[in-house]
Amino acid sequence: MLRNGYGNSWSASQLKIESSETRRLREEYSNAAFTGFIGKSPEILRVLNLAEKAAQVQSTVLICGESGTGKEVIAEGIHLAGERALGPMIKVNCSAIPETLLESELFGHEKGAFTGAIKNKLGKFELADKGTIFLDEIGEMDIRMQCKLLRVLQNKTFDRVGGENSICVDVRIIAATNQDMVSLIAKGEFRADLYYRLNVIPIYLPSLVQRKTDILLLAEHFLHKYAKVFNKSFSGFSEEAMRLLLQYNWPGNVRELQNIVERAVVLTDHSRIEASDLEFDSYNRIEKSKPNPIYQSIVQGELLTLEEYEKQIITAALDRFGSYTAAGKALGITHKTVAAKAQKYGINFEREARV
Ligand SMILES: Nc1ncnc2c1ncn2[C@@H]1O[C@H](COP(=O)(O)OP(=O)(O)OP(=O)(O)O)[C@@H](O)[C@H]1O
Repeated sequence: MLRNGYGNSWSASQLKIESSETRRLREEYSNAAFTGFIGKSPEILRVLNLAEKAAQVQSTVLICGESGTGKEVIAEGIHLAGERALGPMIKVNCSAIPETLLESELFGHEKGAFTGAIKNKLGKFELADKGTIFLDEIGEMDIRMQCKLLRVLQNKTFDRVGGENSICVDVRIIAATNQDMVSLIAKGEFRADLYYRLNVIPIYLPSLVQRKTDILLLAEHFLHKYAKVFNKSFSGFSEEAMRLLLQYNWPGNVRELQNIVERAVVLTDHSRIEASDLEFDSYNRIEKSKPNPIYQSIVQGELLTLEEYEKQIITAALDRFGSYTAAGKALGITHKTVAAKAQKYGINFEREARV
């Protein structure tokens, strides 16, 4: 007879059944681990290959990439494809929890440790025992907490807030960030020693525009998904709709694409998604239509008269192109008009040498 950590006793035959059932479940999880992660571009195949390798070991993984690129999906896949799949996966968004609460959130606290600590509380690390802890937005973690996390990585133990005994847990750490960690380190906002401890297996998730070949594949995937959810039926996207999807710059990456397709599925009355059904996020449309500093100065700064803007444009074009003819060609006016405007605005330009 054997006893597990909870004091239950198992006979040898039960253990055998358990282990074959466990093996079956683990295989099932492992086979399904990355199936929801859509993409066939070489960049994504590289990510999947790396993530599958990471799942086979216990090393710490740091997943970097812009918001909405699928960092959390990859972290879940690594957990499910590995030997901890049947254990818990505990997620902590390090930026969403106020600094003062994060320590007790991660490491737990003892009753009476601080005002309001009316009973013992298990921290996320204890809850993740035999499983994985996913530390999202790690770049936002307060610098004092970084020091405490480093200690956990070094010693594999920690103390509950107000606790006296060190606690040892068996947890695999996967961290993620959408920040440029190297520049955070350069600014002194992230500890280099913690970064190196976390960055044992780095996985970089490319933005959607860096893997344009996945856009239509993802769009089709979400179309099927939401058609099923909302019990509708579609024949696909029109040519024009596909062209728009490919042209857009996707600042919100896959999350934004998912939202736009969901919105189109819900709101359209067509049996095919048309360009007019695709409502791009207005915030991003503004970002996109903010082409240059002149736009910014008009929107946010001191407004100049139209003539003053014209003077700046003519001056800049002459500086850039070096002649009335070339500047006029670029601006779509004749060289005579450029010369006249230069004279009108008193722009100092040596006509003779540079017509
Ligand atoms: N390759 C993909 N295939 C299918 N769905 C995806 C893919 N990538 C992302 N998604 C979906 O997009 C949404 C955002 O993904 P996720 O939360 O993993 O991004 P993230 O990089 O962790 O974002 P953030 O940095 O903002 O936390 C989720 O709903 C996820 O299911």
